[in-house]
Amino acid sequence: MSAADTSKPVAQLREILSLLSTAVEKIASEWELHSSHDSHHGSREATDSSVSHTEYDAVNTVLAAVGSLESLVLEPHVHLISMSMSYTIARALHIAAEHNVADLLARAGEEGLHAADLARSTGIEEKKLCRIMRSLTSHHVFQEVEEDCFANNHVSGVLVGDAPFRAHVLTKGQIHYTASDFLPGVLSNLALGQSYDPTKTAFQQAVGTKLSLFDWMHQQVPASDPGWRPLPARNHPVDAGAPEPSGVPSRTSALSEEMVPRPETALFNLSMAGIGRGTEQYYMHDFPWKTVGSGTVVDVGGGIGKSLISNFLLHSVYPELSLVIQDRKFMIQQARSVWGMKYPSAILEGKVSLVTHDFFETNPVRGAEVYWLRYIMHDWSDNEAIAILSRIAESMSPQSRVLIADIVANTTLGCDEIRSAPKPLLANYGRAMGFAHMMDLSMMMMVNGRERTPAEFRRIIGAAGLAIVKIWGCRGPLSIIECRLV
Ligand SMILES: C[S@@+](CC[C@H](N)C(=O)[O-])C[C@H]1O[C@@H](n2cnc3c(N)ncnc32)[C@H](O)[C@@H]1O
Repeated sequence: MSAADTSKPVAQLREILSLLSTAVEKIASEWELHSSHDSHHGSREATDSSVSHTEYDAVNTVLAAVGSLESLVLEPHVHLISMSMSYTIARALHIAAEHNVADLLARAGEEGLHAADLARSTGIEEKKLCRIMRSLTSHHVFQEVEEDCFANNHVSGVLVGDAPFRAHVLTKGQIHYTASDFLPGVLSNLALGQSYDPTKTAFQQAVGTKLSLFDWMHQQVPASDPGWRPLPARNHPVDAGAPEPSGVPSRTSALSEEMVPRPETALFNLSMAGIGRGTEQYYMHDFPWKTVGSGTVVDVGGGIGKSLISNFLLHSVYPELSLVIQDRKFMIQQARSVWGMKYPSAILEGKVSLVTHDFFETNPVRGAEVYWLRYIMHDWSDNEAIAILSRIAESMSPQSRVLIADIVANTTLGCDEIRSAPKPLLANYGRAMGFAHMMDLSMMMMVNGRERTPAEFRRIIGAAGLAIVKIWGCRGPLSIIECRLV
């Protein structure tokens, strides 16, 4: 339909509705199947494949169809105005998470809490809080059980008592959110906009530092440091003469005070444990881990090792595997205290080792069965990503595999390696790709990293002397790219 074409695409509307209705029927059948199975065998376990491949595909079709329908039926100005203001909803969610509203409501039970009670607990003025809550309720987060009285629903309920998941919501509402304010200025600045250097992003502008995100996170600060607070937004990016990094200790404070990791780093680590909620279990089922046998899995840049790795151990799905978690010095120090407190036997029995390692150096573990990289490649531009893979390749044996767990992006026209959505949906399932695009832009703002298409992965993997064996599509936003030495 050209811009001047006023005829309505009736046939397209009906085609999409038909795809939607078929997908919804598939989901309903899967749910019926599960509920009869559950009544015979008890409720499904977290590690079980509770969402089947059929249901997962159908959900993507529903999202793609709903997005297409919205674009067809909404008047275009209304569509764009709504998009341009959607940041307000992200902000409302952030406020609710910051004040732990879901936990407050959980304590009140099904009857919920009146806005006046919520206002007393959160310190936010009652009528304003009520508007924040209602905006979220209209987006199906929380429910209004009586006028001005709110309770959790099946969506907000997942925030209850889950500190890692709440941390994930909070990190997105803090530095990431503020960095997005600086992106327009960075992109139109000739020097910064053309750069893929991790020290030349909107993040530096937002925080007032010359350091890359990860160097900043690895800084030690005085114990009294209250953490980052937003700087006033500037219209023009700061150039090479940037202000002194905030939060960097002065010589006097460094001499007199205990130095600790940044408060933001602890929140970031917690959030990395929460980011995979709801989908992480599928990375255990959708790759044939049994073929790894009793080998060693090296979690390269594993943070504090609370992701897939802890699932392996806690649920004992593959108890015969042993794990080496590698990261930079201060991350490993934090990992030691977490594992020492929560899973001391895993360390004592040698099932898990925590090792300081810079992944721009040759990997010290030679010939491991698996080198696992979750959310690592997307943090880096191509040159750095190739360097990281090359340093691993130097230590691999012919049996070793690199498993890259990252988003595999797709264009709206599709590509050979990824199954396209049925027409007239966008080939990449449109709205179902929403998370991938949000992550991609977030990486642009924070680290000059990127999400990659299969062709883009092939290029960097090939340049590191590796070849893709298979891209394992998983029931979640990440795929597992299996690579071996060429
Ligand atoms: C996005 S996090 C991913 C953490 C973990 N893989 C996960 O999925 O939860 C990126 C990790 O890379 C680590 N990292 C950054 N630069 C590094 C380097 N040069 N050597 C080793 N690790 C590094 C960070 O400390 C951080 O833990």
